[in-house]
Order: sequence, then C-alpha cells, then structure tokens
Amino acid sequence: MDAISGSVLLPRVKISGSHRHLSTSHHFSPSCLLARSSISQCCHSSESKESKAIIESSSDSFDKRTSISGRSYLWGPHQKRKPLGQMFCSTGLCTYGVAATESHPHVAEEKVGVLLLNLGGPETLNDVQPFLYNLFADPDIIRLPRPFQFLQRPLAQLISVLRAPKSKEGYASIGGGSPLRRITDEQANALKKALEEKDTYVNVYVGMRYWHPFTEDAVQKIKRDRITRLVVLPLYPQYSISTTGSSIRVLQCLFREDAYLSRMPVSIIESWYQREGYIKSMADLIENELHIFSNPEEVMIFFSAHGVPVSYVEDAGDPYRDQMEECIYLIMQELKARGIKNDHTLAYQSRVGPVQWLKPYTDEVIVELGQKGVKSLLAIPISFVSEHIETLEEIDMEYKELALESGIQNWGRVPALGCTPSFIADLADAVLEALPSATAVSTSKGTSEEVDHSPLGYLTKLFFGSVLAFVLFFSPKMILAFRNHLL
Ligand SMILES: C=CC1=C(C)c2cc3[nH]c(cc4nc(cc5[nH]c(cc1n2)c(C)c5CCC(=O)O)C(CCC(=O)O)=C4C)c(C)c3C=C
Ligand SMILES: [Fe+2]
Repeated sequence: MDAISGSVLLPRVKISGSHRHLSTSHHFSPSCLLARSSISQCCHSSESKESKAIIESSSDSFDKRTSISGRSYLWGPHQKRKPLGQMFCSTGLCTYGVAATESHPHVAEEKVGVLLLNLGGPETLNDVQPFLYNLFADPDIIRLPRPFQFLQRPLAQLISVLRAPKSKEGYASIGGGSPLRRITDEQANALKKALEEKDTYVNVYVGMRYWHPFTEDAVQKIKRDRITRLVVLPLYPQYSISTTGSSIRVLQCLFREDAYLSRMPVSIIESWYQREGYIKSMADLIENELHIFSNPEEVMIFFSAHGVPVSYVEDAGDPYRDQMEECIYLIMQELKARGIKNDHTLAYQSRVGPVQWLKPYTDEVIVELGQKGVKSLLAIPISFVSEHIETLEEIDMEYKELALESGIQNWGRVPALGCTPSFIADLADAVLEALPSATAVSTSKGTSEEVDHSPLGYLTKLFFGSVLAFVLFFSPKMILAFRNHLL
C-alpha cells in the first residue's frame, strides 16, 4: 500500500493547544550505523547527546492517562530510562512549539499525515534471511558494547544465515510468509475511515522497521505529498526499546537530515496500552472467547507477551515490563467490573539467543499450570495487535500442543485486535488527541562525534569484524548456546 490518501485537508481539523516555546536546543549524535546497506542510515542512539535535553513540560492540556508513560526512553550502556528529549513531541509531553508556526508560515491549510510504524515481516520464504539480517543489524535488537559495534553487520549476517532455516519452517507453516503487511494495510485503511467519520481527512502511511514498505519509503512519500503535520503511531501498545524505540530512532535520523521534515510539526504516540478504548476492546475479545468454554469461570486467563532480554529492563531502563504489567492490571480491572473474576497469569514468549529474557517463560508456565491441575486455558497475545508468526505458529501450534501434552484439556486463544472497530475508533481518537501537540524537530545539528564513512575504514572493519564474529560464534560455548536457544 502506498499512502492511503485523503484528498484533503484540514480546514476541518481543528488544531488547538497552547503555544509554548521549547527552550532546549537539540543536539544529536551523528553516530549512525548503516543497518541496511540498501537504505539510509539509521541512528545508533546510545550515545545520543539529546538524551540530556529533557523537557518535562507540565502541560495542562495533556491527558493524565497518557502521562503515565507518555515519554520516550533512550537506552544505552549504563543508562536508566532516559527520555528522548524533544527531538519530536511525544504525546503528553509538550504542546507545539514556535518552530511549527515559524517553519511553515505560508501554510494556509494543514495537510495531515498519520504514520503507522510496525515491525514488518517476510512476505515469501526467500525474504526470510534478508529480513532477519535487517532485524539483527539493528543495534536496538543486538546491543553490542561500543568498542564492538563495528561487528554489528557481520554478526547480523552470521546469525541471520544460521537462524533462517528455523524461521523459514515457521513461516512455511503459516502459509509461506508473514501476514503483517496485509493486516497493517487494512488497519491503515480502517483508521483513515474512522478519522473521516470524525470529520478528519488525513493520509495514512505505513512504515515498517525491517521489511517492505520500509519506514524510509513512507517518509519519502510523506515528503512527496507535502504533508504539513504528522502523527506517528507505532502499532505496539507498550513501549520497548526494541520496537517503538528502534522505529523512532530511525525516524529521528531521517528527519534530522532533511530540511523539510525537520521543520514539520510531529507528534509521537509512544505507548497507548492504558487507553480506555484499547483496554475495553481487549476485554471484549477476552469475554467473547471465555463464553466459548463450557466452564468459563474455571478458565485460566493466560497473557503471553513477546519477551525482551532482561538487560533491556534492568540495565537500559526499558519500561516494557512495567507497562505490560500495568496493561494487564487494567484489563483485569475492566473484566472484574464486568463480573469476570477468573485467575490470570502473565508470561513471556519468543526468546531468541543465549541471554536471559524476561521471566516467567510461556512454555515453562504452561507446563506448570498443567501440573497444578489447570484444565482450561485461554491464551491472550498481548504485545502486538496483528496476527503474526508468534500467534499463528508459536501460540496456536507449539504452545497448544504443549498445553495439551501437559494435561490442559480445553484450549482457547483470543484473536489479535486487527481491525476491531472499537479499537480502530480508539486509535482514531488517539490521533486526534495527539494532533495539537505536534512540534517541529529542531534544526540544530550539534555534533560531537563523527562516523568513519571512508570506504577503506569500513572494509577494514568489516573484514576484522567478520573474522572476530566467526571465531566468537564458533567457539564451543557459543555453539552450545546456539544449539539450545537460537536454532
Ligand atoms: C512487542 C513485540 C515485540 C518485541 C518486544 C520484540 C522484540 C524482539 N524480537 C526479537 C527477535 C525476533 N522477532 C521476530 C519477529 C517478530 N517480532 C515481533 C514483535 C516483537 N519483537 C513481531 C511482530 C515479529 C514479526 C512476526 C511476523 O509475522 O513476521 C523474529 C523473526 C521470526 C523468528 O525467527 O522467530 C525474530 C528473530 C528480538 C531479539 C527482540 C528483542 C530484543
Ligand atoms: Fe520479535
């Protein structure tokens, strides 16, 4: 899908909000890594200077629910929860600054865009290895200490080649590719329509982090369409460094480098797991599935979230686990208010590689529940709003089989939200609420470090990196770890 275009434009969008000067200038590290050689540079953020430029404006106009987590976080070595600062305006943190009006002084009518960010997935089995390469080349997915960052791409190459056969099996079992692009396009269409029903006419764009349509392509379209105000909506309810954080950092690099884009008012909705519409939509889905069981009140409500390595949360300050727990608390509160008082559990799935991931692990909890005599289980994928390989293969096939082997007799699974009307309507509200707080990216280009772009330097690093990666990955310990966890 290109943009889902709305012919126009904004006389009907009311943009209100107090005008406030943003007093902090923004300095961004140019330490960009070429994560995908074919596309543009993407930031490696851990050194970003603007992590120091924190404005926590106590905006009176901002929704208190959003404020619980309405900020972004930088990760990096020894960093604890560092707000991204004001590279972009994050919903709830600020109102739109003077730059917005100064930069587009002749804009008579706003032309609003909504950019949906998602992970992307391979569409064919041939796409699997290059998709995995893009994923593992992301410094927000494999975090290497600074002196070893030059190994990122050789490592990504190695790991993607090693993992591809297993991943391909998974994608083959769900029809030969990921449904993510199709579903995200459908969500984009539905969101556009939902906004039109609220008298707001926008272009909706889809930007994927690791596969087509790439974020870089979506941004080009936004520029081509002369969008004057943008709301960025990552399709992850909870914020993680590895998902929303990674996508936003790509955007930062793209916007920082472009005069037009850096002046465009932008608002990012960083997390929205606590929105009433989302919570109620999830509760509706759970309630519906519970009714299918013959003994609804005895069913264990089993939330299975995508995991992240423990170090993200404990060392880098990823708010993901906190947001996940709060999200589940809110859903359970909503269910209780409807008279549903079932037991519930949260566990984390889909771990990759030889490091500790958030616990408890989904597979281990399923076995334990079986041993404890739980007979009915309703699995709820909670970290993602589309069907994808980890719902269709991991939950529906692997975990179902494990559950039945472990003594659980009745198995159910809540579908992903997809285009559920109440959910899409809530996303539309989130967009409308975010519009007034859009602010322009700073045009200042503070630099403190330079990246070595010389071809010789690059080739030397690539060569030694490959040798080192090879040695590292074929040491007996690593082979064992890979056999156990990755392959
Ligand atoms: C909130 C959701 C997700 C988080 C957090 C997340 C972190 C994360 N993922 C990997 C490694 C892989 N992820 C893969 C695919 C994949 N992951 C998510 C969501 C989250 N990932 C989605 C939606 C998908 C796409 C699924 C599809 O349908 O295509 C894969 C590839 C599939 C596979 O081989 O298993 C890998 C690998 C890491 C390392 C990580 C955190 C650091
Ligand atoms: Fe993942």
